Amino acid sequence: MKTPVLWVAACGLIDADGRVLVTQRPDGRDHAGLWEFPGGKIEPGERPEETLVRELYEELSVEPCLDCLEPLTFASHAYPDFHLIMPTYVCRQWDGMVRPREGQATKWAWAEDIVRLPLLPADIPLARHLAARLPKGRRFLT
Ligand SMILES: Nc1nc2c([nH]c(=O)n2[C@H]2C[C@H](O)[C@@H](COP(=O)(O)OP(=O)(O)OP(=O)(O)O)O2)c(=O)[nH]1
Repeated sequence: MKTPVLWVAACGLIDADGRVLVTQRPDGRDHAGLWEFPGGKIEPGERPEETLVRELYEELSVEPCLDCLEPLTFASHAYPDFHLIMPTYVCRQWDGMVRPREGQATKWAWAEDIVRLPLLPADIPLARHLAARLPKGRRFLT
């Protein structure tokens, strides 16, 4: 039997210092304890950008405008039960303050740090890709 394909959208929110927001999957969900980028499943009829506007508000209370979502790359990863395709964006402008609404831990991570976190397997190449876009060594300047 073929493995189903799961479409998910994810986003690296990048702050003014050049750090990216990562969130930790809470207890009770698959991959609990691992870190990921905010986002979620693309619902039928939804564009990935619309998914992100919906999910970022539901998860974190922030509202990116559609035009602020810049496509970065995508993940294509075989999990045991499904194949994940995950268009991934970056966003540097949004309305509201990050307030986690689902009990998840969050962290603003420097480029050097995101690649060292225990990430969801599909996110490991994404983190490298994203880190290449962030300023290096900034944490040593402050
Ligand atoms: N949101 C998100 N999901 C990811 C990432 N990397 C990765 O492998 N996934 C996987 C984990 C899940 O199996 C799936 C997305 O599920 P989800 O649980 O975040 O989606 P959702 O918010 O729509 O979930 P649900 O509660 O409605 O089931 O994609 C990532 O960086 N962000």
